[in-house]
Amino acid sequence: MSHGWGYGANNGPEKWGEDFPVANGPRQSPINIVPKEAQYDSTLKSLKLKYDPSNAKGILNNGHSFQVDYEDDANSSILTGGPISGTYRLKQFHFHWGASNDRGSEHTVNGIKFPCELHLVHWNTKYPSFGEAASQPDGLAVVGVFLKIGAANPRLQKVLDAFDSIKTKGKQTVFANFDPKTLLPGSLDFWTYDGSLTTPPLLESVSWIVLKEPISVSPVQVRTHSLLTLDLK
Ligand SMILES: Cc1cc(=S)c(O)co1
Ligand SMILES: [Zn+2]
Repeated sequence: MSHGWGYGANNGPEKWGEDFPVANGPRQSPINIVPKEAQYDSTLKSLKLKYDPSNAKGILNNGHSFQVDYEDDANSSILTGGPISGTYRLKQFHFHWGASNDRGSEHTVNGIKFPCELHLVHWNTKYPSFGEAASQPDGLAVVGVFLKIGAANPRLQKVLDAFDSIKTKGKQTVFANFDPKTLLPGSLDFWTYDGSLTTPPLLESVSWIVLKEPISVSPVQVRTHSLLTLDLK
């Protein structure tokens, strides 16, 4: 691939292996989740998420999605419990969308795609930084939340309202005082497996924690991403 990766015919997932050979690795994400084949693991702890809204810094259009970045110089917004040991710090959250409502999520459940999937990215504080952690097999923990079409979700609105200021790739603006916990569903029950980033560089460093319960988003809300110039699948 001469130019950047994307979702087109000549720079899409089928081609990512040319620049990112790990695309053919043993623990690539996303996967199709088949609930009846999942094994219950009684040693898993419940998920603990503690976020400080004042850690929110800014929102960026990175060309593939938006990303809300968090201050991560202290253990103030952290993930513990679940399948991981130790403390992982929130670095950013972002969405994966589709160009239409019949696709967009990275993971599927029984082969079903959702129109959108939220990823909350955390890094293992046993490493000195996100960058260091991202190349370690136990470096990252990403909480995935499916969005399904339904009632309007007021808790999403602050994020969607910021899109006017970040319409083109590279645009960013201040995004302060936001608690991502407000985006989570009522239940924190999850599926978990060891995988990778779902976009290049596809690093195999992610403990995936995919919540079983989706959150809702209205058709109007989910199309708000059309305000952003994004390269969507
Ligand atoms: C760090 C990171 C994680 C995911 S899942 C993504 O899509 C991009 O970057
Ligand atoms: Zn992601």
